[in-house]
Amino acid sequence: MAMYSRLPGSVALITLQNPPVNALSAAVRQGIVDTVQRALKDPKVTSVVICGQNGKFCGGADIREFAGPMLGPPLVPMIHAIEAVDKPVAAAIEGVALGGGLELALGCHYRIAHSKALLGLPEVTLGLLPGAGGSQRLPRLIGLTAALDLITTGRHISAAEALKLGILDQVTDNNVVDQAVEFVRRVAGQPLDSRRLSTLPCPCPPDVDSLLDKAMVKVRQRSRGALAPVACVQALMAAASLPYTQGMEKERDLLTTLFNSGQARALQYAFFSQRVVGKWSLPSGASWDNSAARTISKAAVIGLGTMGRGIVVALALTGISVVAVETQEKQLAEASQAVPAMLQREAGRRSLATPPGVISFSSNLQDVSEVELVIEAVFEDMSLKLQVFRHLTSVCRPGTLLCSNTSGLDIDQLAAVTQSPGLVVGMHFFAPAHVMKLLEVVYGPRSSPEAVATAMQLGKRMGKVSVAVGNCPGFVGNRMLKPYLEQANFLLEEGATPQQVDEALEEFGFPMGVFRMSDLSGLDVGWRIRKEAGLTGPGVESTRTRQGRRYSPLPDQVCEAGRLGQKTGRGWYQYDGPGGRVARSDPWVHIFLEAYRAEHGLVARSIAPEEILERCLYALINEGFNILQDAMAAGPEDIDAIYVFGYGWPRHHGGPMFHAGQVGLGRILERLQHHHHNHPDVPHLKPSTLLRRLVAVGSPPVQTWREFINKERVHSQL
Ligand SMILES: CCCCCCCCCCCCC[C@H](O)CC(=O)SCCNC(=O)CCNC(=O)[C@H](O)C(C)(C)COP(=O)(O)OP(=O)(O)OC[C@H]1O[C@@H](n2cnc3c(N)ncnc32)[C@H](O)[C@@H]1OP(=O)(O)O
Repeated sequence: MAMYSRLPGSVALITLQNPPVNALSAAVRQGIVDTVQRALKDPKVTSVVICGQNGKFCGGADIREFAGPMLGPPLVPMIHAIEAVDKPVAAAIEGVALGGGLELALGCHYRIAHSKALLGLPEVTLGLLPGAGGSQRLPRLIGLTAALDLITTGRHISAAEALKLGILDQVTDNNVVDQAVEFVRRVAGQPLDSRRLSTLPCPCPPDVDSLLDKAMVKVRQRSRGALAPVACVQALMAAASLPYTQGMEKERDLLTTLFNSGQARALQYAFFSQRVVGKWSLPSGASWDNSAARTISKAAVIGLGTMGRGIVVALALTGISVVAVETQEKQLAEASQAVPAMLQREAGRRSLATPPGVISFSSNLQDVSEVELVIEAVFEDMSLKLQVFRHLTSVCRPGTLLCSNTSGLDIDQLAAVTQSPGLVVGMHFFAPAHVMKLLEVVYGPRSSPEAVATAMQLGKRMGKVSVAVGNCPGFVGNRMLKPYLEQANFLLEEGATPQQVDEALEEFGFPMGVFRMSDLSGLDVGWRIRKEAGLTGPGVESTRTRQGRRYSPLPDQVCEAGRLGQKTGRGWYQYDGPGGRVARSDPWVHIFLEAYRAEHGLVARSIAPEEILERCLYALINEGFNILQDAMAAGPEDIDAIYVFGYGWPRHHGGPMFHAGQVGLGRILERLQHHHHNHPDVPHLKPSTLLRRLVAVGSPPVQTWREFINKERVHSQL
């Protein structure tokens, strides 16, 4: 809705009313059309101000409406009608003016914003383009170069930057509506022609073609396979070369194509998943709205390797005082040099003048006695972690939360050696911990709702997407990674090369294929885990069956050859020396694979990219269904958020579980059955019961699975 009021001095005030962000729903659009008409007809009104209720101008089109038929007045003619009004209209921008919200403001003749407001055209992140004239008006206002940057990245900008770019006419620290009212009173009666952006030419640099070509190359590189960034550049090409009306036709055509693409649905699903996971719930009934979180101001991090250092920086950036403990003197000395530099760099990147938190370094575990929360980030070794937890529980004051950054070890086993098992949770960060957005918060059977709520809230304060997951080997992300890696190795045995596997995955949209990623992370990580699990090492026979199932010793043999990935300059690829970044095909690997196949009597066959994708992705998805079935994740959104924010799953494919729905659950089931039939010794290819149940009830949409699973559980079907 929109409220109309007449202010003294002949100004009409139109207030958008649709909490929480005043999205442009059908009712709001109708309200704007009606109130603008009223202001136009009222002879006593000489100027108009449009603002939003509750300190937010407008968060854009109502994304929830995109799933249904379009009702109510369309946005494009509504904004044209505002631009055509012959009385000055100003947008008074507080909070946010995003997407359709900014497009509405661009249809106004003037824009006044509060200094804390954020502006942007983030449609590209939802698989769309600014489709209410934004792709044509913004470049006419600020020039093609700046518009390309804003529209293809979708980034939010501050009021100060918007003023500099020429989007805003005035920025204020005071009441923005008062300022806008004063502004329009001042300009009432002045000519408006030059304020109608649709009538202006688009300022372009002389090398416009090369600018647009470069922009196209850049967006294609940045998000391989994504349609929206390409369409954004095409819309801006139209703005640069065509009259406004034809540019608008192009905008509409491109938008229609995007709207009907699976990618837009995937990206909009990803937007809502990110919000759904914040509303966490545990099988015990504890949830975000019935569990109180503690506010942490003092924390400690134990272990200052790569992960520990990143965690210290992430906490300090949030304003938390951190005691950073490392018992090895050499490592401590290195960390006390490196961490302040990392902190300074990251604060600069986030435009913070000074990092808010204070860090003190220590080699003494006793120094954590006064903190409210400890994050253990020592080497991934259970006996070492148990030793640290035993020590912590005796040193820390009662009530201190004890968290582990383990990437897959048993949280309950750690909790068992403490005096308060309820205060133990996992906080699984992803490297680099101060940059990566994902945090898995792992609850054990004894973790208290308060401990989970505190870890979830702390993650949010650090700017992370926190996802609550159950305590099982590998938790959610790494548990699903296992069958994915396993299939990649089997494909090499059967005839594929690391490049072929990586290319298929990168073509799908992963920033890095599985072998390039393994080289980056270090091949010794998995090797150590396999040794601990008794799968490889001295005394283990070198067969292709271990512990009753198919096993590929390929990655172990690569490690045994001293090839540990980028850090040794050799892995599945070769690099320009230890620490090198550019992966090149290595003849050694090809000779090694041929010799391996010959030794095991395997005949290499040609493997199509479609099979590579099916084998790797469907095995991973199948494990996702097992995780849902075991209640280790509350819903498909949790798994999808983990994969998008932590594992490079292309956002325009929504996440593995959403992707399964898009491919068709029946198809996934049929292909898993086919591959399991061919490889009966690979249990990960055996279709999960949940997948079978979903197919049996007609493959309902992903948004309904959570409810379905809960019902099935009640009726003991899972
Ligand atoms: C068939 C072919 C037809 C082709 C033609 C079709 C014609 C259609 C014409 C379309 C024209 C295009 C118009 C325009 O160009 C498109 C858009 O505007 S798309 C929307 C762009 N806006 C955004 O991307 C902003 C999204 N929101 C945010 O980034 C954040 O929410 C925020 C505004 C910065 C606020 O952040 P927070 O304060 O942290 O709050 P939350 O994020 O938690 O949000 C609170 C609550 O609000 C819900 N919400 C937020 N924005 C929207 C929205 N735009 N629409 C609907 N709902 C929104 C959010 O989900 C939260 O709700 P909850 O999930 O908690 O219930």
